Amino acid sequence: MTAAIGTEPAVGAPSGRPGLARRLLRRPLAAGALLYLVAIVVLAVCAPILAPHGPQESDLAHVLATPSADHWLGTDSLGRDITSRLMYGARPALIGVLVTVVVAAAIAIPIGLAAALAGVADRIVSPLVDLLMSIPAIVVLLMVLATFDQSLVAAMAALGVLTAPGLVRVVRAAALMVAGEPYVAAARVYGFGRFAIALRHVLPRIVGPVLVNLSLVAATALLTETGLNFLGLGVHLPEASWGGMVADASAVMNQQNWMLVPTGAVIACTVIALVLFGDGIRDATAEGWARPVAPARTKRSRDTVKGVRPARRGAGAAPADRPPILLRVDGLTVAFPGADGRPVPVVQDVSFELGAGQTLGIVGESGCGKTMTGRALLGLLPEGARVTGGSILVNGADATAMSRRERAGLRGSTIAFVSQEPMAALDPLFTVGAHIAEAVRTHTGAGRAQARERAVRLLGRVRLPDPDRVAKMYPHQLSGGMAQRVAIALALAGGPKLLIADEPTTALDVTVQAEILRLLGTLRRETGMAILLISHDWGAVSELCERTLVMYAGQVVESGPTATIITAPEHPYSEGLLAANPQLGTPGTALRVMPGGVPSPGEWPPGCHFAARCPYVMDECTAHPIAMAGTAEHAGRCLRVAPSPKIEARP
Ligand SMILES: Nc1ncnc2c1ncn2[C@@H]1O[C@H](COP(=O)(O)OP(=O)(O)OP(=O)(O)O)[C@@H](O)[C@H]1O
Repeated sequence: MTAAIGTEPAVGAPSGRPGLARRLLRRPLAAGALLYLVAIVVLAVCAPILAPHGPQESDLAHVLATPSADHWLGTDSLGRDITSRLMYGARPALIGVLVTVVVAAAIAIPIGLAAALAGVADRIVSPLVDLLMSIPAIVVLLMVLATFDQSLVAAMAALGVLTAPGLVRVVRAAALMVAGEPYVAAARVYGFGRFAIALRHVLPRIVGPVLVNLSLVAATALLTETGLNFLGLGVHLPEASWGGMVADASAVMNQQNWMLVPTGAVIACTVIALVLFGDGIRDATAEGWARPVAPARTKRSRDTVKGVRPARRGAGAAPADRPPILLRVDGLTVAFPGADGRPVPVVQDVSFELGAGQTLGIVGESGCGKTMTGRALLGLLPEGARVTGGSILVNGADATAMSRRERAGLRGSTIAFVSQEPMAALDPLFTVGAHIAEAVRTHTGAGRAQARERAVRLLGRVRLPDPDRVAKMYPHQLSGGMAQRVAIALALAGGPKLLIADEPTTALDVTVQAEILRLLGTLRRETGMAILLISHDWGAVSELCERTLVMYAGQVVESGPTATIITAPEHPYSEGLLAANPQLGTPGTALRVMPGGVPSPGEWPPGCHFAARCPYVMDECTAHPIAMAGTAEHAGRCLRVAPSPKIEARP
């Protein structure tokens, strides 16, 4: 490993994983099955060249002969060479299998994916699948043969339609599992459409189960084709077919039973080879997904960052002439349905503004609503959650009133997102370069080569040394810090105006945390994008953000310049949070711990949400909701901020 980012070593060498073919060929059974199937295909295709005799050529001097130098597998009741007829008979068998598999896959894969990734389709697809699966296949096949002049292709296509419902279920179940993977959710954050996500991120991951089932469909198709020809349906006599040869052999079993051996063996071996090949593909693809264990997480940043530095003016200070407003959030309320079905707010009446190029931090304990606020801005709330009040104006347009498509159009190109789990957000099947190039193409419509070039430039921009080499690495080969830089490069692909970074340094060790924060500051200066940093870490917020919102139990309780809040907090919660911060403590002095915990949504008191933990509480605080008070520059949700009699701290 030659690349190193600061002090962080990368996990693996960029050698890449062995390809699917190599992984498959390492499995003896699968390799043998593949070799056998290839041999059957070659013999069928090249039968006119390789067959020692014509398929209808009779040697009446040697009927029902056992193997000899002239007839390697003997002859049938008309003296026709069994070897040659097996080669020619493989042709309709393989065509039948191919038709069935292609039809089944063409129907099942898109429908199964749609059912898994779009809920509406699922409601239609599931009952339809149940209905189709209850239709007796043999009756349908006989009807098709009767209707289409015993066309084997039509019958096998009908078999494909009849087997598709079972495959739809497999595709749907496999896709549902993959759809829950963080990198699929992340792909939506980066602004990819459903079709692109299904094709690029879901389909490659379900190839294993799909191929296993297609191999079973192929085996079923082969047996069905053989069965139809055994009954004299399908291939017209005297054309060679494996089923017809079994019928011939069974008719003369009393005179000579050898004839059944080569034909039966070829059919049985082909079915077994199809199944073993499918199993091999499944195992080889599963091996391809396996990732080495991720590097152990280091201690959380809040325990280790030393010192809280006020944000550098250049890093986020508002210039005297205010920049245009990029984001205006007004009275934002987000709720989940409660047990009785009524909405329970988890974010309540959140308001703030963010100008182009400005930086804003949101701090608060776990469960205060920081992430839900960020997700509401992205338009990616979890299932069930809804914006029940307020507005989110992005460049003056109300995002809450936009269609789903318009909202998706904002993601990646106007608002980008970086999470605390960059590794989980990267699809393990793609190289870093392919990931970023895909995002570049989605947002800019650039051609492949251009997108690839820009991906490498973006990797350089996030200060990854040797970006060309990093572009060829897979996610599992990245260290935590490298993965976060890659995630930032990915977020920059659409040239966003606002980057929402949700705890971007939480999973990193202390030196890497500082590097990532510095990088975000540098990128802000270079690109002019605004940054909204969600964090529990005063160190990170003070490093990067000019202004800060302190959230408690779903509400903003204080907003103002970061340096002012840190040195002179107005809200008792900000005061308690800062006093409990190890970075601000004096060595040898016990930290002040705030008693109690954040009340759960649904248990918020009617008055001040912090009242139960507040050292200054008085009766008035619990009587009615408390509004924000103060100035536009610095405000708090506390009666101590509003004009009121001075309240002393409780002893
Ligand atoms: N899927 C969900 N269903 C119901 N409630 C939820 C769901 N997800 C989150 N919540 C609730 O929403 C509230 C706000 O959660 P949120 O994740 O925004 O908090 P947070 O301040 O970001 O905390 P953390 O720092 O732990 O991420 C919490 O009380 C949480 O229990």
